[in-house]
Amino acid sequence: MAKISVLGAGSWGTALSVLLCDNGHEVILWSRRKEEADELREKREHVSKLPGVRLPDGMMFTSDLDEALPDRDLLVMAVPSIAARGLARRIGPGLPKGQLIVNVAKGIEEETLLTLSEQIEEEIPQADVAVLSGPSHAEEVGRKLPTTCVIGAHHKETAEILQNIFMSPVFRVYISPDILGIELGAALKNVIALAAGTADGLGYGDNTKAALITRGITEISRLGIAMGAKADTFYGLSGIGDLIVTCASVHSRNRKAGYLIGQGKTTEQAMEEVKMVVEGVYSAKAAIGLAEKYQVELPIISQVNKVLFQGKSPGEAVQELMLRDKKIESWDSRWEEKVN
Ligand SMILES: NC(=O)C1=CN([C@@H]2O[C@H](COP(=O)(O)OP(=O)(O)OC[C@H]3O[C@@H](n4cnc5c(N)ncnc54)[C@H](OP(=O)(O)O)[C@@H]3O)[C@@H](O)[C@H]2O)C=CC1
Ligand SMILES: O=C(CO)COP(=O)(O)O
Repeated sequence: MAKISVLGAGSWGTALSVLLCDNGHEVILWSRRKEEADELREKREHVSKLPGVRLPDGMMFTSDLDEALPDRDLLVMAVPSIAARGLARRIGPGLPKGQLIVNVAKGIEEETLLTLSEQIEEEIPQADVAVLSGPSHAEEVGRKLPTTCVIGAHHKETAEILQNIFMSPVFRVYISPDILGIELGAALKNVIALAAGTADGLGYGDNTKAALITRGITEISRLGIAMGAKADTFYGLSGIGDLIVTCASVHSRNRKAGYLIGQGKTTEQAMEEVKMVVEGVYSAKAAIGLAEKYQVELPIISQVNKVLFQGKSPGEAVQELMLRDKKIESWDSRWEEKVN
C-alpha cells in the first residue's frame, strides 16, 4: 500500500483518487477550497464534477496542504495546466529529495513553451517527476470501465513502481521513457479535438472527423519528432489513442467547446458553458510558439488559433484547409520531395 495525495479535486483528480483507493492505497484528495473538501467528505460524491460515482469510505479529503504533503510516497498533480507551475512552486520547498510526483494534467506553458513535467522539475528540482496519460475520460474511469494509459518516467524503476500503483483489472498501464512524446501528444490532441468539435457543430460528418484525426496526428507527430520525441509514441495511447477518444467522446470538454464554437459561440462563451477546464484553448497558442521555434508547419492547429483568437469563421477555416496547396500524403523515398 502506498500513501498518496492527489492535488486537485476536479473530475480527473477525483476519478483517479477512487481508482487508487480501490487499489488499496491510502488516498488524500486535496481541494483548494475548504467548502469543496467538506462537501466531498459529507456527501461521498463529487456532485458537480463526477456525479454518480461513490467516493470510497477510506478516501480522505483536505484543503490544507500541510495535511496533504508530509510523508507521502506519491503526489499526483491533477490541477489544470495553467495552475501547475504555481502549485509546484508553492509545494516545492517542503518536499524531500526524490519525492515521487506524477503529473496527470495536459498542457504546455504559453510563455516558456515547456511541458508540465518540465515546469514541475524547474520548480521542484529535487523531485522524481513522471507523467500519466492516455484515452481516459474521468466519467468512464469513475464507472470502472476498462481503460488503458501510459506512464512516462526518467527511470524504468520509477515507471514500474507507478505501474504497480495505478494498474488494476479495469485500468491497464503501460510504461515508456518518452516523457516528451507523451506530454506533447496529451496537450496537442486537445487542440485537434477543438477542431473536431467545431466540425460537429458545423454539421459536418464522419469523413471530416476522420480527416481531422488522421491529419491531426500527422501534425502532432511532425512537431514532436522535430522536438526529439519518438515517432512511435504518437501512434500509441497518449497519441492517436487519446486523440481518437477526445475527438469522438461525448465526455470531452474540448470537443464540446469546439461544438459550441461551430454553432456560433465565441471562445469565451464556449469555455463558460463547458464549466470545466478546456485545455486546448491554452495549448493552441503554445503550439504556434513551438511551430515557429522548430520551423514546423501545423495547418489545422494554425486555423484553430485563428478561429479561437482572431474571430475567423470556422467555415472559412475549413475552406482554407481544404484548398491548401496540393500535397503528397507522406514522405516516400521513391519521390524525393519535402512533404508538409
Ligand atoms: N477530466 C478528464 O477526463 C481528464 C482530465 N485530464 C486533465 O486533468 C487536468 C484537470 O482536469 P479536470 O479534473 O478535468 O478539471 P476540472 O475542470 O474538472 O477541475 C479542475 C480542478 O482544478 C482546480 N483548480 C483550478 N485552479 C487551481 C489552482 N490554482 N490551484 C489548485 N486547484 C486549482 C479547480 O478548483 P475550483 O473548482 O476551485 O476552480 C478544480 O477542482 C487537465 O489538464 C485535464 O486536461 C486528463 C485526463 C482526463
Ligand atoms: O484528456 C482527456 C481524456 O483522455 C479529457 O479530454 P477533455 O479535457 O477534452 O475532456
